[in-house]
Amino acid sequence: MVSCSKQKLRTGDEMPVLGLGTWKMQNPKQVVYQAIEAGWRHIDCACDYDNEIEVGAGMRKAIDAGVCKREDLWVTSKLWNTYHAKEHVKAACQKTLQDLGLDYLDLYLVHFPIALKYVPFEERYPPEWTYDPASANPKLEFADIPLHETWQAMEVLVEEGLVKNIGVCNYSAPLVMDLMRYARIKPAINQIELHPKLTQEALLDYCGTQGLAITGFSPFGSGSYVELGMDRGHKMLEEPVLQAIASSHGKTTAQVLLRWGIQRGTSLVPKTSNAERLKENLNVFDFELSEEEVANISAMNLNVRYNDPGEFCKGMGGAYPIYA
Ligand SMILES: NC(=O)C1=CN([C@@H]2O[C@H](COP(=O)(O)OP(=O)(O)OC[C@H]3O[C@@H](n4cnc5c(N)ncnc54)[C@H](OP(=O)(O)O)[C@@H]3O)[C@@H](O)[C@H]2O)C=CC1
Ligand SMILES: O=C1CO[C@H](CO)[C@@H](O)[C@@H]1O
Repeated sequence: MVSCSKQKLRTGDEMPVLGLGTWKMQNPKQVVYQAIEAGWRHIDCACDYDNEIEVGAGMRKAIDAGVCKREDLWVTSKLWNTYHAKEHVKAACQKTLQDLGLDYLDLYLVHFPIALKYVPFEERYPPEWTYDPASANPKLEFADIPLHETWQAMEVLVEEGLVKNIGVCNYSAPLVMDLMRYARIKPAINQIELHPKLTQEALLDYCGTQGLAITGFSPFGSGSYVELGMDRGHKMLEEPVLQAIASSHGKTTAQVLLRWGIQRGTSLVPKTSNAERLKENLNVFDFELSEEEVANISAMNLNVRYNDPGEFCKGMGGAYPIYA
């Protein structure tokens, strides 16, 4: 039985393997408070989710109520694409800290390996993808900022004590290879899309050889994206292979998906705004999938990706699909 619920990072820090996703969360203050009461200790945030003030208020409420202490929580946030320049990275991190009501982050991630033109906070926050969203024909505007410049500024955040760990999201193997060459402080995490339709074994193996732990986002493979009209024609939580395995263990398909990810050695950041599902998604440490079950789930792979910025920006000057 795999009972370990922490993922060891290269810094020696241990991150709870299940983190609560907050993208598109309804009633974040209440849900985050309920989550912490239910036992969640890792919250996955981002400036881009436009809710860090409410998420922070939920954490504060739990701390003030004595449910947990700040040091019991693992809080991750992400640097948005418009703040990649060395002179903007620290201010972006400080803004996130202020919004969350914290004086340090456990983990700060570069959200995408894509630099976009700077938008000042007072003009628009968060700036999201397009430079001119109010115009008739909104466009992506890229910025000439190399990733190593951004990483050097991320390293300074560790040295100044604003963040304990730094990492990346949505990095392919060649980008990780490059990063490992120039990083003085090596990345602790690569947070990538992972579910049975996108198993990314080669990337997992490669990051493993470099001491990079992996967090899987969108572990249920749909939900938020389907709400955005990005239907890939399958309903992950209703897949017959998963349903059969779930019923043989007396578990739900969501719990099987989380268990599959944990047994592959990754942490995961499932999102729910629902009080019952907060408990359901945490209740995955009392059963184990067999090697055959893990393999059968992995065999569902179709290399189907939801989080392709090119698709989000289709018709907005974005190349589609960026990751193909
Ligand atoms: N680094 C990056 O670029 C990215 C990071 N992320 C992170 O990953 C998190 C999770 O990914 P996300 O794309 O939101 O999607 P998920 O795969 O976590 O799916 C969320 C959907 O599943 C539903 N759901 C949750 N639990 C259950 C359950 N037990 N049974 C049935 N349905 C359930 C939710 O609905 P309901 O709320 O009603 O329960 C929602 O519709 C994000 O919130 C974000 O923190 C996501 C995308 C990109
Ligand atoms: O993490 C996230 C989920 O995906 C979205 C689209 O790429 C991002 O904008 C968001 O920040």
